[in-house]
Amino acid sequence: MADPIERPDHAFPEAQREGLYRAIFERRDVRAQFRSDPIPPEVLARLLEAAHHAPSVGFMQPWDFLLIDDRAVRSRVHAIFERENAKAAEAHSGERGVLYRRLKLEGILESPLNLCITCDRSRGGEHVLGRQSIVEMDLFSTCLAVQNLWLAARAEGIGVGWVSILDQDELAEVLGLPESVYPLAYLCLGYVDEFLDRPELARAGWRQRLPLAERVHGNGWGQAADAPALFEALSARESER
Ligand SMILES: Cc1cc2c(cc1C)N(C[C@H](O)[C@H](O)[C@H](O)COP(=O)(O)O)c1[nH]c(=O)[nH]c(=O)c1N2
Repeated sequence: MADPIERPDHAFPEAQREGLYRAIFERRDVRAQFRSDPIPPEVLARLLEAAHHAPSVGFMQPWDFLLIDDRAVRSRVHAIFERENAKAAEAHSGERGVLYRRLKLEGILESPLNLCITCDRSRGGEHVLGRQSIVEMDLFSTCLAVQNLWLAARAEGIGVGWVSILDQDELAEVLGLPESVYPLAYLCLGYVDEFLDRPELARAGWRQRLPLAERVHGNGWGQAADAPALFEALSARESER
């Protein structure tokens, strides 16, 4: 095997790399502590542009961005959340049920802006390059747009919360979506008082981050990977966090 490259030609300078990883590790799902300050148009433009530069199957770019600041529309979406969340809560009994009901799982009315990122399943026609065998590739592409926006927002000091406790048909109706358009991500955006150092669900004792080394396999599911140096590096990184 060739020696590892010390400084790859096209790597970003260290400070820029650090910035990117910082956005990745310090991004949080935000549901509370939104400030009411509006997001300036030029900042929102940067976030949308970041989303629009996501990779997409066959360069399909199946997304659209619905900016929802109208109180009446948001109240209707919030009512959908309340109904769906009451149903979801019933799935958990005992202590788990008590904990579930304590969790804050949306910021629809408190955040200054709601944004629905949709996926037009018909964009690009019937034969989108790379989507012939796996038709869900348009949905996966749109998720990448969401993640781009989420990371860019963190770098801008803007919190984003994804609300999925919603009936998608009712949501599509409230937003007047055409038949082929799927409401993929309903997001709450705004400046925040703080970004938590750990996921809210971890802090609340709902679920913890899984040890990464246990999730790395060899040449087949459940097979040990013959990569001692990788595992050493993983455990060194894990103990740093
Ligand atoms: C597709 C999808 C859907 C949802 C979420 C995320 C994603 C990716 N998350 C946020 C989720 O709970 C959170 O990402 C994890 O708990 C990890 O926390 P951080 O995002 O690292 O803060 C989320 N959170 C919430 O409070 N209500 C929700 O309905 C949802 N729905």
